[in-house]
Amino acid sequence: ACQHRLWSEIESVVKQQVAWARTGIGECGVGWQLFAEDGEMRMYRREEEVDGMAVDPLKAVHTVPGITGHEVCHYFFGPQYRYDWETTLEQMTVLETISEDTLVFLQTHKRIWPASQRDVLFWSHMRKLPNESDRDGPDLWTVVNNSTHHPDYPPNVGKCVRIYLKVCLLCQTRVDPPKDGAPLTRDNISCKITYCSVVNPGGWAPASVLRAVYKREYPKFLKRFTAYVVNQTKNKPIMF
Ligand SMILES: CCCCCc1ccc(-c2ccc(S(=O)(=O)CCO)cc2)cc1/C=C\c1ccccn1
Repeated sequence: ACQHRLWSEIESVVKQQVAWARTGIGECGVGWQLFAEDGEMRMYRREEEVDGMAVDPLKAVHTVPGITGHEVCHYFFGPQYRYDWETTLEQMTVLETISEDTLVFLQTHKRIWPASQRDVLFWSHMRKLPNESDRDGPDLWTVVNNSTHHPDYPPNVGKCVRIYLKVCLLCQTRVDPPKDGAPLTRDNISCKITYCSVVNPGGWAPASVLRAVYKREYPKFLKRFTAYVVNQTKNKPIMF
């Protein structure tokens, strides 16, 4: 897949998105506001408008015990799981399987009154990253979703308004080995998750409606998705 038409774009977008996800909220610049908090989860956004449309970048950090970064990315990337955790999903199609770690999706999301229904077409790439800060620590894992084009599915032809997004899920596993040298269990692991997204709603949607949707849906999504991964993995061997 190294010669695939998207390969160079994927390389540059993955590097850019991972660097952004690694930037602590304190160094992200001014204007970031904490808008949701739940246990270990902290969600920040910055109010930004493009052509009068709200395209507020979002950054969430969360720490979840008992799962690994590989497991989180596996369930986020896999199309076979998406209907289980993505509550606003109405229709999902894999348009292209570029490689085992790179897919092209077309998704329609449930209409959110009073805005018109949205769809989104994006490539999704999953990758293991070397742990630069701790050589013998567990690797990082990431999934990057980035809007793209497909000749058979031009935007805004049917009833849906095409949205444009860039999403990065960056996961860092933490292992606290048991004192007595006992075998590792899920009690000794946790995952630090950073979720970044920028969504351009495409056609016009009232900023107040968009901001209300994001404020309600994003915390729900991250809580539901991470609970899903905990539930799916609890009786399975740890996937590092
Ligand atoms: C007027 C409403 C406009 C917004 C509609 C909308 C746009 C985009 C998206 C969306 C959000 C996350 C992704 S992903 O992280 O790549 C995972 C794969 O599905 C892809 C799409 C959703 C939704 C609709 C609701 C909504 C908004 C946040 C969070 C959750 N739901």
